[in-house]
Amino acid sequence: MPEESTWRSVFRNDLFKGKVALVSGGGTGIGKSIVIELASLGATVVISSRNEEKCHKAADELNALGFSGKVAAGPSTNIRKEEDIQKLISHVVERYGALDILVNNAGGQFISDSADISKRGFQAVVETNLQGTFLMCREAFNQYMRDNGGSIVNITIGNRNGMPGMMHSAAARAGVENMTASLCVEWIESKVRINCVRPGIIFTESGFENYGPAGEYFLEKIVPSLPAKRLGSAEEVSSAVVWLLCEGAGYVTGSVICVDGGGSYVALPLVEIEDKTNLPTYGYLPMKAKL
Ligand SMILES: CCC/C=C/C(=O)SCCNC(=O)CCNC(=O)[C@H](O)C(C)(C)COP(=O)([O-])OP(=O)([O-])OC[C@H]1O[C@@H](n2cnc3c(N)ncnc32)[C@H](O)[C@@H]1OP(=O)([O-])[O-]
Ligand SMILES: NC(=O)C1=CN([C@@H]2O[C@H](COP(=O)(O)OP(=O)(O)OC[C@H]3O[C@@H](n4cnc5c(N)ncnc54)[C@H](OP(=O)(O)O)[C@@H]3O)[C@@H](O)[C@H]2O)C=CC1
Repeated sequence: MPEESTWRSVFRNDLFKGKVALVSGGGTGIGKSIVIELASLGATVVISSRNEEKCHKAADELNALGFSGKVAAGPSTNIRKEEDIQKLISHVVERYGALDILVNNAGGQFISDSADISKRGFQAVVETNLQGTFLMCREAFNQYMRDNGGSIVNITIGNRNGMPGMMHSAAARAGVENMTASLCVEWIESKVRINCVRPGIIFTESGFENYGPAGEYFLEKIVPSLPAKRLGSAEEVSSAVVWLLCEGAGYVTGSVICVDGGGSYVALPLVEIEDKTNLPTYGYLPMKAKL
């Protein structure tokens, strides 16, 4: 770990010595925190996203902080494009000779009422989050992990109660969690473990910039509804990711860890619902409380 930093992983500092990891969307936010933690624990880490320059900048910054060559930017990759993914995975396997760890962190969506989402808008979000994650898993397996084993973590979002206002993303991420359940069985003979981390609302500058003023609404309206009464940190997510990736989680596959301060168990007010009786009553006895 760089000496300048006051942050330390809770894990043993040679936990991933000699391992090669790929983190999609690793140049910013939660992904960057996962990259820092993996590199601080000895892994060589490749970062990829659509904006290659951003990934190079992040790699240079982290190497200058003390990781000295442990972090590298891969080629520009749009996970909506199958050929980009195939090239990225072969780049990692050819250049570093392995792909032991894959973290599918790249993803995103826009906030919208479902009635206003166009077909292309829906497709864009499903292609990014569900199809993109599937293709990354498939290529990592076919090009390396089938013969050598490995560990995969997919980052999803809170979807237990759906996500009114981000329906497309919650549906796609629920698909990722279900896909993970199938893959954990299909790939166990190859000694591949695959799990999900489902973050609640995590403060990342990059993530909140994406939403503009809606990000402020998140802070004002959602935080008071959260049992923890605060946002999560990127480090709280990366700790969970790293645990799932390590050998101590050797019997854990197909699981979903929620890092959400209990947020899965309350309804998040992403959309406002008018304060009136919204469904007509059916039944013999009137519900007095609602009359
Ligand atoms: C509570 C949980 C908190 C979670 C936090 C995070 O996840 S933080 C992470 C935050 N980070 C991120 O989310 C980053 C990654 N996210 C993204 O890159 C985008 O959200 C994307 C996945 C939609 C791709 O976008 P793209 O522009 O490359 O896609 P494209 O050019 O292929 O367009 C296809 C269709 O999509 C439509 N459309 C696009 N935007 C909007 C909009 N705002 N409004 C309405 N519609 C929109 C667009 O109009 C078009 O449909 P049309 O008009 O032809 O019928
Ligand atoms: N912050 C939060 O509260 C939560 C975040 N999440 C999820 O965690 C992950 C990280 O989010 P966060 O760090 O907050 O936000 P960021 O916006 O920083 O992270 C998203 C990353 O994904 C990359 N990305 C997006 N689309 C693509 C694509 N089509 N191909 C390749 N890379 C892509 C972006 O890079 P580039 O633009 O260069 O492609 C960026 O680095 C996302 O999947 C997000 O949805 C889940 C729950 C809550």
